[in-house]
Amino acid sequence: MTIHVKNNIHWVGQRDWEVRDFHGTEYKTLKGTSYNSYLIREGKNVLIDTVDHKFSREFVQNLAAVIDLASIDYVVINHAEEDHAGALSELMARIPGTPIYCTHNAIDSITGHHHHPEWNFHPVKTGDSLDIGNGKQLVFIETPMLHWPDSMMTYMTGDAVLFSNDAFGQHYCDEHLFNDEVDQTELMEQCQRYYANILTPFSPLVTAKIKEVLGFNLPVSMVATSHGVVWRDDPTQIILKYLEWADQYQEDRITLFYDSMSNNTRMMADAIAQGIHEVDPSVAVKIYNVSRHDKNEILTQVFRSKGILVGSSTMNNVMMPKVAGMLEEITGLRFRNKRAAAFGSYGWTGGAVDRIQTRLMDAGFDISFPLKTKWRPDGSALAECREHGRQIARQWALQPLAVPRSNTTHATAVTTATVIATPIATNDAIAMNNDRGMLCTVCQWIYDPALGEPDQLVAPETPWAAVPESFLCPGCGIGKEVFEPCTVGNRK
Ligand SMILES: Cc1cc2nc3c(=O)[nH]c(=O)nc-3n(C[C@H](O)[C@H](O)[C@H](O)COP(=O)(O)O)c2cc1C
Repeated sequence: MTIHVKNNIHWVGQRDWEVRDFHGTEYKTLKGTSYNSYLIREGKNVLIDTVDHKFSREFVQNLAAVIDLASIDYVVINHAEEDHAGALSELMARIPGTPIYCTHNAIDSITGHHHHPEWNFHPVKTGDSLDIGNGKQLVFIETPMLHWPDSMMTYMTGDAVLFSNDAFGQHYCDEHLFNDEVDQTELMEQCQRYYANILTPFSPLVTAKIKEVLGFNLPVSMVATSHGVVWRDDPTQIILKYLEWADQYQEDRITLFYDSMSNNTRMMADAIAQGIHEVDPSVAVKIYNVSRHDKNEILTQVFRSKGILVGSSTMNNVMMPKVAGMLEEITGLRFRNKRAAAFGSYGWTGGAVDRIQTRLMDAGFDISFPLKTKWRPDGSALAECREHGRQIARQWALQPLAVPRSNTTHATAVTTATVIATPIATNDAIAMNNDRGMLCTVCQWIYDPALGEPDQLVAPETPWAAVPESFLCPGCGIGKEVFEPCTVGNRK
């Protein structure tokens, strides 16, 4: 089956109505997804991306029904993940010598998955082009870490189609291919869910890359993604949305999530939310039990919120495990410019609330005062919870964060296994210490002035300010702009 996209471009992908889990079980694809592959038939025949590995046989059979496989001149792989390049082994078994155009990094990841180093790879860099006849060219644009080191986009001149791969996509399945043909509310919900859960950590790169691409002044008539719809009606709308979402996005919204063994912490959550609503009826407030609710929906709500309240009772001196898991996810997503506070019920010594506060601080949130209640809250404890909600509402409404975090020297405490953490008590201490280490917000590599970086010819004791602007992160190859001060100084 094929769908006509534009002129000599056809969709030859695969719909997947029934998939419900992605990246293991990390991402719930409640609306299914599609794997978009495109066949261009100009002077040269070009295949852009393939489909998920589980559809390899159907994909190659369908493709062979459309075109003599031997007449495919070039294969372009924008990204090596198995949902896009998964059918390569099946395809290349039929056309082994066909040139594969991809980034230099993709040779590593394609070979790492398919184990065919003998394939005819042609590595490309940003600005490289490939003549496909009839006066048209494919121009390649590397997009490292959006969302793998190997990622790139391909732009087709003449037709002005941007094959954007994962960027601007969404896990959404519909018999229609184009954005103007589907339910707009569903579509934008899935776009936002996709951005919040997958792209948030890379927001600084999203902004920089979009500005770079816009700087080329290329006309864009369509954005042909690798999941979900092809944007043909006002295709720049999704590009502008990405710029908005990448800019420390938030709405007038507060999200509470918690876990609870016997509903005591839940009673607190309800009362706190009532207090918030009393003071500020215009703020959107939503409550989620992490044990019962779709995790990706909660993370999307966190993405949309100006602040979050995280609750857990104490169990064996620590917080409940699902709350800990959520905090780990939130740390990885590197939200910025948001407030947070912990709450929870306990029986004797407690412990969960303090741990949550620390974890929220480590995750880069601006912390407000916590609230603890002993055992099941009675009338006066519930009144205290409502008053807590009122105070939170007042503080978060009247005292917006003055300066976006990305513009301050306020560091994020890093707790990955590869670094040795040095706790820092106050923002002032962080400011004084900000030459100690610099964290790559994309791949977590740490620049430690004490060690320098011999590979990059930066001598030990070189402060970050003196590191050349041409410095590239050895972890992901991206420049100084994605580094933030961090509270650690030693790389193992
Ligand atoms: C298995 C279990 C372990 C607990 N461990 C602790 C603990 O280490 N420290 C503490 O202060 N309370 C502890 N408690 C008491 C609970 O924190 C307390 O009952 C709380 O009110 C429960 O709130 P919830 O209904 O929101 O879960 C424990 C309770 C249970 C059932």
